[in-house]
Amino acid sequence: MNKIVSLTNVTKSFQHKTAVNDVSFTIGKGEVVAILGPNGAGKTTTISMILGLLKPSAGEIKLFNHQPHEKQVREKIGTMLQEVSVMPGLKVREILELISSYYPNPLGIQQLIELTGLTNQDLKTRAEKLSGGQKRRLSFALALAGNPELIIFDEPTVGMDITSRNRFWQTVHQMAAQGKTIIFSTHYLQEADDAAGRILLFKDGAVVADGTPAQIKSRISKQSVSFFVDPEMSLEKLYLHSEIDDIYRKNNRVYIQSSNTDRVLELIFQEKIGARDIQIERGKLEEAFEQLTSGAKEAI
Ligand SMILES: Nc1ncnc2c1ncn2[C@@H]1O[C@H](COP(=O)(O)OP(=O)(O)OP(=O)(O)O)[C@@H](O)[C@H]1O
Repeated sequence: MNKIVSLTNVTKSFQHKTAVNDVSFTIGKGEVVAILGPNGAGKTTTISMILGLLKPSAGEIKLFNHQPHEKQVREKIGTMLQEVSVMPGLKVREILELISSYYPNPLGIQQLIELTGLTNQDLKTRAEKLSGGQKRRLSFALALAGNPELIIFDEPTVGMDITSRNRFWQTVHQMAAQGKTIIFSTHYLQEADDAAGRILLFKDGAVVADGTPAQIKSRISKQSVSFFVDPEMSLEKLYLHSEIDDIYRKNNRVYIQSSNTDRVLELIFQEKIGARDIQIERGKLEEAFEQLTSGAKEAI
């Protein structure tokens, strides 16, 4: 794998708080990765360390096999952070030209307009007169100005309306198709599922799951096989199988919880318990995610 980002045993402690605790992962070229987690999970702290804005208390971060703050690395990175700060007094075109001039291989202004939804009219506007949405588009254009290989967004869609959001993700996918590596943080499972090829699920400063959206979803939502069975039938032999997490009866049906429902079906037939009207159900994903991220520890 062509490694673009690697974190090895990275910890960040503030005076009384360990915000990120012994985190390790590697991101390869062309990946679109969501850092997903609730408030305070350590997403912004991790992103700030990747960008070289915060120094880890322990562990090592490498970007393109170099330290994050080195100039040759900075030239390859574009970023849009939560706080949008623009330079007052300058017009949008002047800001874009200024920032583009710092990079060896910048995109043209016209390309930035097409990618971000800024308009020719916006280019003539002074930064302090921009609306919130226009500021966000400018900030997006600044992230892309240097034609970066690695693009990092911290909660990029907060405050965006649906049209801007759709346009934003469309551009991100266009960038990914060109082989750019993209990392973004989000609170929303749905957003991570829609936009990312890989999710790093953060909780309490640690990565609690790392996989494709499908893998993460199947891990956090419980699946069950349910069926009718003769009330006299003993289900004890099913308990002997480690793939089965729980068995309970509700409204005359038996429910078997497991992350491997295919195996449960095999066992039901193998043990000849006479199951009728078999159904497979998947728990509500958003509920499972809420439960996971609101402090209940049992889901993962
Ligand atoms: N400069 C700081 N000093 C002290 N504690 C901090 C500092 N920055 C972050 N923290 C704490 O570290 C933890 C992780 O914060 P962080 O901002 O990384 O989380 P987050 O996942 O980005 O949350 P959010 O979604 O709310 O932005 C939080 O408990 C936060 O209060």
